Amino acid sequence: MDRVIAWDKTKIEGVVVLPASKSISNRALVLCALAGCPVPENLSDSDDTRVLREALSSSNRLVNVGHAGTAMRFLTAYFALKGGTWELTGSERMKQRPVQVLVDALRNLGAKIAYMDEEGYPPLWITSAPLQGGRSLVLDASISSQYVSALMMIAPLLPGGLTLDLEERIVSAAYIRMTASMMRLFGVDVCLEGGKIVVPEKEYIPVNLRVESDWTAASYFYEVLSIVGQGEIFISDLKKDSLQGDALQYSLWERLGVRTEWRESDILLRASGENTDLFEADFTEMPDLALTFIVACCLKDIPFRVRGLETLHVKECDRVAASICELRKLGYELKVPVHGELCWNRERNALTSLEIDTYQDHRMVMAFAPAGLKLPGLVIRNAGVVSKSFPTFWEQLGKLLI
Ligand SMILES: O=C(O)C1=C[C@@H](OP(=O)(O)O)[C@@H](O)[C@H](O)C1
Ligand SMILES: C=C(OP(=O)(O)O)C(=O)O
Repeated sequence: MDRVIAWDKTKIEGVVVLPASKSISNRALVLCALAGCPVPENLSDSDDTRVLREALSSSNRLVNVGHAGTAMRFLTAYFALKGGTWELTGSERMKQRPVQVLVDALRNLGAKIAYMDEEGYPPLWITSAPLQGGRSLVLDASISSQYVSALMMIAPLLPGGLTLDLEERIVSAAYIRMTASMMRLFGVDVCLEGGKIVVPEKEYIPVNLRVESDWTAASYFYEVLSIVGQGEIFISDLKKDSLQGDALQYSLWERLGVRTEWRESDILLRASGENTDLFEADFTEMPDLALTFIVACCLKDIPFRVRGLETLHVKECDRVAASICELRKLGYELKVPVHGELCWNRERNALTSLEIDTYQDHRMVMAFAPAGLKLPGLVIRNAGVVSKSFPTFWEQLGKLLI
């Protein structure tokens, strides 16, 4: 399904309801399964959460997680701990997303995991073997924090717990902190100090949890207001005091013309008209927001230099290559000054196409959709893939455009 965006006004006003956080939902599902408690309230209705929920109660040994990275990584550790025989697979793209660091760590603990196709990548064949704890593992933390979170969540159930020493550049650390905070809610006192994580042996305690709204999903409405430059958007049920690292995005948007007013449990975004001359930011802690800011800067004609994009190559698509290619269609020439960075110095060429390919990537769809407010007639290809994290994205965006 393609979507054509048509809008010819100058000011945006409206109310948005966000989905529940998929990152919190997926941690909560694993922790509830390990604690033996019912699924939490306000669970995300995203594909990624649905596949994980089904897999956790599956009696079928073939489990296909589709495009869900967290489900793939969390289940690898969960099935290794649980025992039994499992074939864990995913979409074609999932088979190109690395898991070696996690598989090596679990094998070190005694797990029996075999690659069914290419070494280092799903699909995986997991068979029963007792896991040993009381160890200290050194882990390369430069590819994905999901390996670390996956190991942390099973760690209290290993005899003697587990210590992890994170090596190399630590990426997406905010998600590691989210895992630690949620484990603490479930009664396990995780110690995080620099690159060292100590998880004691401990039974999880059952908890009644309500999942927060998704701060990453909020970014697309900040982007809408930033690009339009006039109006206000009310977002219900979103708090500053959040488990999600992406909550900190509000301060970056202040440089792109959007101010956040905090209400008790909602927020109001107001266009401020105050824009920076050059946008610079490091997305190592908030990788999922990079595309949103890159598209916003181009459409606002604000030059930028952004860092911390190394892991974007192994997301649902290669988001660096994809954004360069699709923004070039719209006439924006982006450059890669060094690996992990992208910049735009306002170099423009003629627009060659209004059709945006989205590479089966929900964030490509949602980050490019707001561009249609400046470029009427913009076509977003394969727009339905938003269901990975935000099934009602088009409905919520549509409410702002009438
Ligand atoms: O743990 C999580 O919930 C996530 C961690 C991040 O992945 P990486 O750690 O692979 O960067 C993020 O991009 C992903 O959307 C969700
Ligand atoms: C990278 C993402 O998800 P995952 O790694 O869980 O597939 C994302 O939602 O942008």
